[in-house]
Amino acid sequence: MPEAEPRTTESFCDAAWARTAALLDAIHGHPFNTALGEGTLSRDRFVFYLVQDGRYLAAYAKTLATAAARATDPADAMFFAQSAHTALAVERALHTGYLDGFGMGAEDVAAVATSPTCLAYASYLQATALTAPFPVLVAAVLPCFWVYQDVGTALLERTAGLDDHPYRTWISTYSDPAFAASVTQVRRIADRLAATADPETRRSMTEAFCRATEYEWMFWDSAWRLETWPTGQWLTTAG
Ligand SMILES: Cc1ncc(C[n+]2csc(CCO)c2C)c(N)n1
Repeated sequence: MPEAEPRTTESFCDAAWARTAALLDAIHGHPFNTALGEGTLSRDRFVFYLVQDGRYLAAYAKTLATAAARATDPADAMFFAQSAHTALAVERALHTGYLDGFGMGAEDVAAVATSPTCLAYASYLQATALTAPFPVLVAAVLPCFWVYQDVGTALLERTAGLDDHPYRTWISTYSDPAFAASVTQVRRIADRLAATADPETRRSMTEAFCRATEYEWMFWDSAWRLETWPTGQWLTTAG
C-alpha cells in the first residue's frame, strides 16, 4: 500500500503571508509609506488618505459586524463585534483629530468623493461579507489587521526617537502592543477555520487574503496619486 501523503503542517496564515511576501515588500517600500516614515509626506496626501480611510472604516466596521452576526463560535462573534466597535470609535477619533488639526471640518470631508480604489475595496469586503463562506470572509478581513500592524511596527522602528514627527499618533496606533493582540486573535480564527475547511474553501481563503492585500497596496497608492474618477469631468456638479 502506498504511504499516505504527509499532511502539511504549515498554517493557513503562514502560507498566505509567504505568498504575499513580495507584495508586502512593495507596501513597505511604497513612496507613501517611505514619506510617512520620514515625516515628509505632504499634507494633501495625508488628508486624502484620512478622508478615504474614514469611508473605508465605515464599510469595514459593517463587514466586521456582519462577521460577528455570521460567526458560530461566540468567542469569534465577540472578537468581531469588538473590532467593529474599535474600527469606528478609536480610529475615527484618530482621523477626526488629525482632520480638525488640518482645518477640515465635517462639511469639507463630506464634500470629497469616495475614490475608485476605496469604493472597490469597501465594496469587495461588503460583498464578501454577504455572499462568501464564513472562512473566506475571515481571510478577507485579515490583511487589514495584519498589514497595518506590520507597517506600523516597521515605521515605529524607523522613527524611534523622533518625538516631533508629524504622523507620530498614526504610527503609534498601529504599533501598539494591544493592537498586536488583535492580530494574533484574528490569525488564530483564520487558522482554525482553514484547518477544517475543504480544499476549495481553503483556496478561496488564500485568494481573498491575496486580493485584500492587493487592495491594501492600492489604497496607499491611490492616496499617493491623489486618485480621482477619470469620468468626473463629464458630470455636472450636484445642484
Ligand atoms: C485601508 C486600511 N486598511 C487597514 C486599516 C487598519 N484598520 C482599520 S479597522 C482595523 C481593525 C479594528 O480597529 C484596522 C487594523 C485602515 N485604517 N485602513
